[in-house]
Amino acid sequence: MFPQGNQCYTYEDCKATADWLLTQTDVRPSVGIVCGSGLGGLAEMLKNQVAFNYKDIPNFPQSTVHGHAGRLVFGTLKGRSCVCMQGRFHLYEGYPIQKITLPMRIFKLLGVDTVILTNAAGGLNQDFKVGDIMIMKDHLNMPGFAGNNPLAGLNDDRFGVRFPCMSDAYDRELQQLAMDVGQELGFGDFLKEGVYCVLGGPSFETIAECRMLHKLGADAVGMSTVHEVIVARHCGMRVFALSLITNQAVMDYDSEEKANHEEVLQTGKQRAEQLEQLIFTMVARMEHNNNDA
Ligand SMILES: O=P(O)(O)O[C@H]1O[C@H](CO)[C@@H](O)[C@H]1O
Ligand SMILES: Nc1nc2[nH]cnc2c(=O)[nH]1
Repeated sequence: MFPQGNQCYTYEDCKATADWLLTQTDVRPSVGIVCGSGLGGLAEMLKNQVAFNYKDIPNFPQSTVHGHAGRLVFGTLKGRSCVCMQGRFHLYEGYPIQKITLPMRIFKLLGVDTVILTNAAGGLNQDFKVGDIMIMKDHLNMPGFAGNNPLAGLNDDRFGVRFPCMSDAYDRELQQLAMDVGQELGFGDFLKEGVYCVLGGPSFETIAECRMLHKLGADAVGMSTVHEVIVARHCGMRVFALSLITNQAVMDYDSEEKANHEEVLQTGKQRAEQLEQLIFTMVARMEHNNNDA
């Protein structure tokens, strides 16, 4: 019933995992949340928690990165049923791209209609500061340019169409809601919007690469999220995503700064409370998604 190793996951495989989870909990989530590096505290906001270690969930990959606990937490947020990934998967961990994104299809089969993703990212936009929260309005999919797209391979129409549109990937109403909520909470000074660029990692960027990405229109750079967004949109879920600017991308040969994961986690700790408050308030105000893509 559950495939081994690096095999691709079929609709039936995803359904088997979703059904297994549904037998273990009474929570029927409509919102799915993915926690970025150092942002796992989001899951602690859930009430009446039922949590599973990834190693105990059939077909689930394991988290291998510091700052990603590796737990799937079900619970309620302001009365709304949610499921939260405390830890995500990245290409550089060596997983095939279909495995990294498998949880999005499981979310869908659990009944999730809205996905909220967070990530830690390097700031390319010179107006951004460390600690800014960037609402993602679009993305640049660099691995996709080289043919590494999570939808490559046979398409199963039960999930979605062969050629899904991505010009509407990031839900505009939810972006507006985030802006409104952010202003109300007094976060206006550090709430920004912009374009996120995904790279494979795990090495951080060179100075020349940062300059190039900035020229191409990216405001922030990271190693995640976009693959999940593509799969979530393919199966008709509404998507909202936030980047926490944890470090400034180094753009200048005179700079002494060096990107490092410790700084990423440290900034996560400093801004976690506001990020959680923003998402918490948004979930409380969200309308249900009725228009599948
Ligand atoms: O995107 P998340 O998972 O937040 O993590 C980001 O932070 C790590 C680098 O410090 C990379 O994994 C990068 O993608
Ligand atoms: N690629 C990349 N990922 C990050 N995650 C957090 N900061 C960074 C960064 O500067 N570059």
